[in-house]
Amino acid sequence: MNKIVIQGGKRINGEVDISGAKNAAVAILPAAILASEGKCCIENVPNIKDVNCMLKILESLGCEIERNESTIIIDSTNIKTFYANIEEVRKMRASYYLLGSMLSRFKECSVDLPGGCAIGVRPIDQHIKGFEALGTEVEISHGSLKVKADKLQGTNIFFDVISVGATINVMMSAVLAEGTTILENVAKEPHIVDVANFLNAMGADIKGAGTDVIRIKGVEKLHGCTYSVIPDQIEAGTFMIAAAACGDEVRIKNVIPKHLESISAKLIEMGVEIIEDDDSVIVKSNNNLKAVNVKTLPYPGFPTDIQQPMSVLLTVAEGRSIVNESIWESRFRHLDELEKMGAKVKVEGRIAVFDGVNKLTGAEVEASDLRAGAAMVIAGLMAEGTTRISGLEHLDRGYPDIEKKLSALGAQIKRINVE
Ligand SMILES: CC(=O)N[C@H]1[C@@H](OP(=O)(O)OP(=O)(O)OC[C@H]2O[C@@H](n3ccc(=O)[nH]c3=O)[C@H](O)[C@@H]2O)O[C@H](CO)[C@@H](O)[C@@H]1O
Ligand SMILES: C=C(OP(=O)(O)O)C(=O)O
Repeated sequence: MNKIVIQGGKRINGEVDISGAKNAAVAILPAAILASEGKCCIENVPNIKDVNCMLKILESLGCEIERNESTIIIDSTNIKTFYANIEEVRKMRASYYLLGSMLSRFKECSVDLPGGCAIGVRPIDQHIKGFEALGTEVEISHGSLKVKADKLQGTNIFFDVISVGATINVMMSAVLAEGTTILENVAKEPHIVDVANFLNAMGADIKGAGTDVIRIKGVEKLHGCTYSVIPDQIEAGTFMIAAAACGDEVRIKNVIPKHLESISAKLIEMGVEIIEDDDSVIVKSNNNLKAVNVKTLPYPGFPTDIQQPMSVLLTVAEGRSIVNESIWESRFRHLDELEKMGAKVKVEGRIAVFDGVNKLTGAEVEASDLRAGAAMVIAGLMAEGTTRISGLEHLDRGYPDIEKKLSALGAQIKRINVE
């Protein structure tokens, strides 16, 4: 088993480069299945476990893949099976995107039900509602979801809840449908726009991504293209919070500052100075953090995926802070671990109340999910003494080279193997 060991209390300074976005890359890679001719050359793909899983799944379907650092070339012309049922499918959330892309291209597929972070019930009824509205028969049996359509017919779909996954999946399944599909009450996250831009670069006709309504005119076929994944909003936010926690001045490079606005605004409210450039943000902390309230919301609101890292800052902010997690019902498992480090927190349902303490102290903690892992790392950086973090299989799903990036900023962090 591997653990991260952090000697806390060191200041971090300097510059860090943000990688491509996990949640965009894990949708764009399966979207490459839609190219019936030509190869997709996808740049700025992060080197994380979820990407490696997705590439294994695509290879198991018959895609030919070349990888050169952060560039991945996918040739989907000779896909040999529509059945995605290797264990990697069940290890990640985004394997559900294989449904939309294979349904779209082949009108048939079977995909094992996805895994992903255990942060609450994660239904996919809105994905299914969208597929059915386009004329698909959907059946769940033996842990797999099978979809089949004679033809896909464009239609109007109003989603009951705002869902990132359903928006992307149904958008993908409609790009080759006959006629026009109008999706209403859709998610507006930056990765929705990124996937739409990728599909348009492949020859799709999608308008309105990033607004509440997406219009998709079906086209006959899609082709390969070259495309670069957007920077990771959540990785960037995580480094901004680490800098606010224990940095003097940190420049976070290769970001889209617009995507970070809700995070920047909250940090400014806490007393942190944020300077925006074209493609970087500088975070300057005066180590005098004020309590704030946070409510997670769909974009452009405060991202749920940043709630756990952010809550670490609240443990030491002066006064009482309240977090309302409105997206997931059990995304507070990291708080038990923070209590071991001296945090004062009370949880009632989706609300967590923090009374700021002077300092955290290092402890033996476990990451229960991906962003809990990021939260533990930030807590370890801030804490007095040594913190040892297990559960790295979660952290590795979404943070490329996290120890290397933090070490370069001056943190004392290393990964060790313990039997
Ligand atoms: C791979 C990926 O991109 N994962 C992200 C994606 O997850 P994911 O796509 O699973 O999250 P959704 O946006 O779909 O879920 C948002 C809310 O809608 C509900 N819901 C969702 C689908 C559905 O069919 N029915 C339904 O009721 C969920 O229970 C949840 O309360 O968006 C989440 C919300 O920003 C993020 O936390 C995840 O990091
Ligand atoms: C919850 C997350 O991921 P997933 O949906 O892939 O489990 C996340 O990225 O924070």
